[in-house]
Amino acid sequence: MSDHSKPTDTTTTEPATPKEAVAEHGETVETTIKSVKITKEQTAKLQQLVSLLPQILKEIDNQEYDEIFGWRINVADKEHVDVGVRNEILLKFLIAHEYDVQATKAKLVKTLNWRNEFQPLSAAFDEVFTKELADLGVITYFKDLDNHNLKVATWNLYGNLKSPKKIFEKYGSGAGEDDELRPGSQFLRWRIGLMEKSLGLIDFTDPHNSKIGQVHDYKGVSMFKIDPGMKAATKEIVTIFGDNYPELLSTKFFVNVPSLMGWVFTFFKKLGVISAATLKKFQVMNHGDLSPWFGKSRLPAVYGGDNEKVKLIFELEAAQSVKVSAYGEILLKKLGDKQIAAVNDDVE
Ligand code: HEM
Repeated sequence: MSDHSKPTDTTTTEPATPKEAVAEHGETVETTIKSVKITKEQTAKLQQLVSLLPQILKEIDNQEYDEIFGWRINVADKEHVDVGVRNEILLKFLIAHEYDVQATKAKLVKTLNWRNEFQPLSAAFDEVFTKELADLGVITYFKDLDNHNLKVATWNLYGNLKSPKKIFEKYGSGAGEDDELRPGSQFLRWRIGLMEKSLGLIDFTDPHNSKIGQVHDYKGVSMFKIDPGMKAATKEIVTIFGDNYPELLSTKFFVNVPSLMGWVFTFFKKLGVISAATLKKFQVMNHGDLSPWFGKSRLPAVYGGDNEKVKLIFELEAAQSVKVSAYGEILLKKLGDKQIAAVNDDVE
């Protein structure tokens, strides 16, 4: 792990030699990868990608913004770079692009630019959302669950929405014009914030906890057509996840899907923004029994469990235990200082 107590330096441009970039404390790319087994060829590709980091960082819009999922993505000799985690994150992008190094390089530039613009860490750790939005999502963390990469899961209780059309109209259409510094709708920012928070609970180097599960509970949902606002908002979210959160999903469960609403699944498939690899991770069911995956003892009865101490999934909420990473905090502070400076400029 990196030494978070050292002061940050903000210069990111000087190139490191490929050798420096791949070996720190005697570790090579190969020895740093713990989450999955990779072949010699794949290791070589990762090595190439690591050696391209100085170039990637030169190409991004803001050279001070070199963070992904709270971890500094920079060369090994920079402060706060955890080489092991950094390589695992780079590997996820590489796998998503079938080990095409140039395609991955281009994608990393895009993701770093998106993060610099969207500020997902601010959505997760600084911004406060209405109860209406907060009531739609839960993060669970079952420390002792070693199967299926489901220790961490986000639960979206979209069935709780009284009027989906309304929430997408209210929060889901267009950018947040009220606050130029925060792009995207409140719904989108809340959803991305939930995702980022959940990533704070995974360990990128742990084969059993380097991905998250996701549950969409559609209990009580009834809908005959998808209104344009909802279509636009869901398409946007699905695209953002596909582009910027690669290899992070273990399984996505769609539970309590009313039998008459199977057509919605077809609708999402036809949107054309969900990759074949992601589709394979989907489990659609017309009931809510998740005990085969999570185990009965962990779940409330509504999800097929026998944990009598818990009635609602909200009672298992683990979000409060997620803290922003040390490097994320440094970047958030910089963002806050910039915002204060911008406000001061406006006042003057
Ligand atoms: C009121 C009804 C519904 C609402 C409000 C709703 C909401 C959403 C939202 C906001 C997303 C964006 C992705 C995310 O948040 O993770 C999404 C994705 C999705 N929903 Fe629904 N949904 C509804 C009904 C359904 C039904 C009945 C199905 C049928 C299985 C369904 C299947 C899907 C699929 C397949 C995705 C794509 C997931 C992904 O790519 O990760 N939805 N939905």
